[in-house]
Amino acid sequence: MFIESFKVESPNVKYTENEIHSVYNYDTTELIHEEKNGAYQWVVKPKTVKYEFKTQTHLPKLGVMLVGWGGNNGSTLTAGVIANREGISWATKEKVQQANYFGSLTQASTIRVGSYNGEEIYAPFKSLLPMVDPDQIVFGGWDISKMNLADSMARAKVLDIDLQKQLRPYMESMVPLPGIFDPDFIAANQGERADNVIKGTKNEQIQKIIKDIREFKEANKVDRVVVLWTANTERYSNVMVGLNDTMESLFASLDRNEAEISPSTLYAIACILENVPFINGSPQNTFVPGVIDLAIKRNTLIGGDDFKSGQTKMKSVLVDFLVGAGIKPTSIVSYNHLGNNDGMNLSAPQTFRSKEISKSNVVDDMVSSNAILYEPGEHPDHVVVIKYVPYVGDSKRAMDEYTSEIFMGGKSTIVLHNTCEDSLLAAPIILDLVLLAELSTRIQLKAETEGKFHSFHPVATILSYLTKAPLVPPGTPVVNALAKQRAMLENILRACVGLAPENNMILEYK
Ligand SMILES: NC(=O)c1ccc[n+]([C@@H]2O[C@H](COP(=O)([O-])OP(=O)(O)OC[C@H]3O[C@@H](n4cnc5c(N)ncnc54)[C@H](O)[C@@H]3O)[C@@H](O)[C@H]2O)c1
Ligand SMILES: O=P([O-])([O-])O[C@@H]1[C@@H](O)[C@H](O)[C@@H](O)[C@H](O)[C@@H]1O
Repeated sequence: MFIESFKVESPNVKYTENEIHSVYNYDTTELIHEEKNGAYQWVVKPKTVKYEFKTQTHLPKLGVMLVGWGGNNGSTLTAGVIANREGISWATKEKVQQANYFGSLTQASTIRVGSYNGEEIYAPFKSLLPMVDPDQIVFGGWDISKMNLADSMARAKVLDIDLQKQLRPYMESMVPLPGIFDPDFIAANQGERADNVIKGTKNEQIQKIIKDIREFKEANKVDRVVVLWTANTERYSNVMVGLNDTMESLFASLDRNEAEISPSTLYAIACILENVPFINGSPQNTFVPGVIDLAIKRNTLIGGDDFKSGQTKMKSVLVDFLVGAGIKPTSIVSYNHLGNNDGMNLSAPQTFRSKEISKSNVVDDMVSSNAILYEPGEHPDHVVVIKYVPYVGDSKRAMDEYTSEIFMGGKSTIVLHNTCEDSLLAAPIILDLVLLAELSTRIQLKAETEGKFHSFHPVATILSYLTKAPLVPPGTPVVNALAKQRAMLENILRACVGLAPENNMILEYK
């Protein structure tokens, strides 16, 4: 059964005009490694820590500024939100299609509320806590290409023509602001589209981005802005002591106009200085240590890296299933080809390397979780191949082969083939990233051992379900298994309304 919404009735939850206040007992485990009688042993102690959560329920008018707005993902997301907001339907060769938000966790998935007379009761994920209505988002952003959003949508060749025709009047007046362009960080083949760029030193470029954000906020009367990078994948920046290893060294490098500070890092610095959340949807190391240092000191949300949309999302499910079943993946080969501009940019070795890293590290936590299967330091063979084939456009063709060792020396080979418009997978994920980033800035928490309420750590691990290479605070474990990431997110939001984590025990019926 499905219910549209619910309100929790509990002595531990208080709803006021502008806030939900919850008291939550966090049950966890404390491990102690101690010596007894000359030998070390592990002591496992269940522990309960009382937390309080306070969620502001007043919803801001939200502005989303996309870096790379005119790209396939940016134009497709903008188009999709307008189509949903206006209730647009369009003719396809099969049927009349209605706009929807399929592929969005917040808009199209559900959570289990409980059981009633033996029936499972579900509600929309977005009913857990007040979230911004995506139909009300005001879009803006930057692009090194000056093409308006209607023409960008046509250039992307992602959406049906009948839909594009209906959307054109809404989008042709949307023109990206000039972007920060540095040909040293993306493929040379991107140069021809760079006709809309900000000149000046790196500090001057940062100040221009800050000015753009302020003017966008004022012109659109938005209360909050979230900035998300969906521009081209950059090569990795070199990380060096004295260049970008601390906030101070980063600022000193900017004063010297150091070439090694990338455009994406400049946008991130601008946002952090303006206390605007910044999310990196690409795989490059935008968040060099100096940027993380700055974000922590300024307590501004940063999150990333690299949308988890297709092959890698599947990998973070399949490898978790195999290892969790005691089956040993020994070889993983992920190949895909696509023909969009992202694919063209990734045809350069230095930008491909950024993507290869983010697509390869996703199995590390699952492999290291099972020492029965893997010796220390042992990993499956893991190969990532991406080829640019212009003819297929945004329709990515992915082929994966998983070979595993099974019982008594047996072998199992699983082959997957997946064809999809890459931007139709990524656009709803961008939506979730900005909505959840905005929501998390309205949540304050306090453990019983802490004196006052505080926000989540500025490095937004809460977004990890949506990224290939989750950015985590220094010293924090990286979790890639998709089910664990979703459960973490859902259970934190459940705690904010005083609900127990979904543990799937259903003891009532055992
Ligand atoms: N399924 C997916 O589509 C998917 C999944 C994961 C990650 N990504 C990443 O998302 C990003 C965007 O993907 P896409 O398919 O929209 O690519 P795209 O090439 O269509 O769009 C990127 C846009 O960014 C613009 N741009 C490049 N550098 C810029 C800069 N410095 N400032 C402002 N604009 C700039 C380009 O002109 C282009 O319009 C890529 O990095 C891609 O790797 C995409
Ligand atoms: O999300 P995913 O399918 O693992 O990875 C995708 C790659 O396979 C694709 O080649 C690239 O263009 C996309 O940006 C995305 O990163």
